[in-house]
Amino acid sequence: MSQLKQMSHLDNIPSTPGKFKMEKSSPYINRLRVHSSLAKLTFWSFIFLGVILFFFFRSPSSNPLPSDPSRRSLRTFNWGGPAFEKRIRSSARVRARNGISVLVTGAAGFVGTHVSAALKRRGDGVLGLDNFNDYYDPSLKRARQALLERSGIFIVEGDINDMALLRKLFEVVSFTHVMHLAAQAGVRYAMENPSSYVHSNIAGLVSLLEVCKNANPQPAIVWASSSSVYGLNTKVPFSEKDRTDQPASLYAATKKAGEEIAHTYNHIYGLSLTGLRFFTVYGPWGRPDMAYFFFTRDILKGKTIPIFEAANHGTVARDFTYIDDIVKGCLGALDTAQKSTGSGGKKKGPAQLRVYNLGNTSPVPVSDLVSILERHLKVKAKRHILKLPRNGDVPFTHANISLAQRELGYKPTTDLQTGLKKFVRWYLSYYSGGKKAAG
Ligand SMILES: O=C(O)[C@H]1O[C@H](OP(=O)(O)OP(=O)(O)OC[C@H]2O[C@@H](n3ccc(=O)[nH]c3=O)[C@H](O)[C@@H]2O)[C@H](O)[C@@H](O)[C@@H]1O
Repeated sequence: MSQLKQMSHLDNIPSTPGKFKMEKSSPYINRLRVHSSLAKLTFWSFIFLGVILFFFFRSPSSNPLPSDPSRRSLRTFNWGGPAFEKRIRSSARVRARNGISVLVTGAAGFVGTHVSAALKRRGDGVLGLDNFNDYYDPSLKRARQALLERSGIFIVEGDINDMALLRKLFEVVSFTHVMHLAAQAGVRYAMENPSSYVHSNIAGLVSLLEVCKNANPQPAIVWASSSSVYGLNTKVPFSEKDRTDQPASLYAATKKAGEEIAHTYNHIYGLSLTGLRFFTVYGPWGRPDMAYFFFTRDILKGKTIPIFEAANHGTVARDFTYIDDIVKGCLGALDTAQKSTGSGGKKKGPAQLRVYNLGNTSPVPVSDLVSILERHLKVKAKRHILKLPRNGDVPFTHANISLAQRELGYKPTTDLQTGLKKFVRWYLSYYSGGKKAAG
């Protein structure tokens, strides 16, 4: 009823003041009334407009993130303005001759931090992007961010689903490459929070590729797939030619979907795309959700650690790969990536589409990993042997890396013994209060 009244009131407002019809009462009084209601309307319109503009400029991010239950921390990010753009430009500035300018997504993550630092050391331009979610202790991500900041790398705080932000970054810097490492990682967590995998690994990947395909020039993209795409494949070692249509976890399925999505964007838009299948990456500044990391923590605390075994007391093994080797593989992929062929959303010719295994080629049983940790920590582990749960885990992984060796010059040099020694040294230094110094 009141709405109807309001609407009828609005109907009486003249579109052109001079054409307003006056009835009954004196023309002078009527004119006064008209003028005073016009003044009121103008006044309130200005107030309304002012409020809208205030909120618009206060929060330049038009972050369109849906109210998605998969998001662990519902946050909006503030970005924009001249100071923000200046920081972006300075971080992405190329200092070496023939250097590249790279947008690294997931830069506060484990692999992202190491790759960003390595690029910067070579004189490449690096801009980071990370949403600092709380899948694991965000203070570790903040410590990695502080580390990168010291070498002049700025990490923009935002989500890969925020296309307006991505477009802004490409508007300010013509990135030659994108190193896409932002993802929802972890094999077992996918049963707890499936939608977070769809949100980051599928929707996020598509938003990023949408912005990249419209960019002019289009960047070349190198991104993190996973050894888990081999799923229930039993042929060893795993070669890129083997089947990858039997994922054992939703995590693996989203990474496999990513590889198919990459094919589509390469095919339709001429984007140069390289997927890297990482094999259980470990090392300093690593991920606390991974077994080697929380085994270390729990061995030191005297807590029992669950060690999985396969059916009939079979061994569970992983092709553990040291972070420095992975970084070399990532740089090799960036350096051999050809340019995308399209521009502004239009394909101009066929573009490069690649997938590589980045592993260590020597699987180690998980029980041996624990023995190595015991030696380095000088503490005996309390082992509890359990049957491999049916929650997405696979019994073993083993990479055939000959393709990466041939085409990327990839050659891992760190064995598990040496790599874990470096990890333990970092771990003890970082968690014994030397957080800032741990390098
Ligand atoms: O290679 C990969 O693509 C994947 O490697 C790891 O996945 P995963 O190999 O399962 O690594 P961890 O969770 O650290 O497990 C390592 C080994 O320890 C075993 N494990 C794990 C947890 C546990 O409580 N006990 C245990 O024995 C697992 O079965 C596995 O064999 C990462 O977590 C994934 O994000 C990554 O994509």
